[in-house]
Amino acid sequence: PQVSSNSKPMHLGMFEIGRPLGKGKFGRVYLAKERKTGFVCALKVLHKNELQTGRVETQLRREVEIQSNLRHPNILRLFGHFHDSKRVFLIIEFAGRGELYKMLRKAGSFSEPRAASYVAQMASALAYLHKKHVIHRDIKPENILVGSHGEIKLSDFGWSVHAPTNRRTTLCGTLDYLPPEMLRGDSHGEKVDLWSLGVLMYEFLVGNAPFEDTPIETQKRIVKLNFKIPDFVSAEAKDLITRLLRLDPEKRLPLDQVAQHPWILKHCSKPQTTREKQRNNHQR
Ligand SMILES: CC(C)n1nc(-c2ccc(NC(=O)/C=C/C(=O)c3ccc(F)c(C(F)(F)F)c3)cc2)c2c(N)ncnc21
Repeated sequence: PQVSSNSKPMHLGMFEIGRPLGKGKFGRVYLAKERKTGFVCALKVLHKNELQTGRVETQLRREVEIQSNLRHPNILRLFGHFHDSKRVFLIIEFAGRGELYKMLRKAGSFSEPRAASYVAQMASALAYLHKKHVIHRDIKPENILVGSHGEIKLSDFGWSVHAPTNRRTTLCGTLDYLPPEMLRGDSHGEKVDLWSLGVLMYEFLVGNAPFEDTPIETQKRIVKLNFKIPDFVSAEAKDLITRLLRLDPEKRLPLDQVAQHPWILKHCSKPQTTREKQRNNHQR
């Protein structure tokens, strides 16, 4: 479904505004429906006086341009944006089941099959982004939403940049997911997302991040790789986490090998057809 944007400039009157979905970063988000097509989306409203307008316009144009050619089932789409005198409006794909981190807090931690399914979907989304030389750089539960079929949707590309860069993000928010090379301010590439995927997997299974501590302590623990994986985590899961949480970015398990890791295959192998089963049995 395509929001009718390319033809003429969009404006608020084109949308019927529904219930508030909550407060995103910088602004409120509403359920919305495009009147002409009935297309349901999320509408994020940003107040210009809260943004340094000059840069945002260019940033937004660039984001929409980056994202307009990102098509992946696990990547939330930013369809377009428009503005009036006081506000900027973002038209975003609606994620029917909301925020993953709220599910994680409610559940405490996820079962291994559920965590493996999410890690596999993340690996698929990140492989797609890296192929397009986009690094996300802000992988954490707060930036993952859940679609209406339970599939995860990686979001908030407002902060992604083209690889490689050493532009430091404002370290607002949690340090838990920052890889050592970003803490040191070294130049960094796509492998930063591999580190964060390891932190994410740990948090799915354990319920808290591996280096969670006071900000100072967290930084010390990250650069010393000081973390423990509880015994209730299976050996295969432990193996994958330790292959992602490596200080040397080059030693982190590449995404295609993440997708083929025994822990992922054990929980995510799509059901084999009887034909495939017969073939495998004959080969054995
Ligand atoms: C509240 C609830 C939980 N919620 N929130 C969403 C939601 C999902 C994604 C976004 N995305 C963005 O904000 C993206 C921003 C930018 O790429 C950007 C780029 C450059 C800029 F300068 C800027 C700028 F902000 F600086 F302008 C931004 C926003 C809200 C959501 C949803 N889609 N479906 C269901 N529920 C949902």
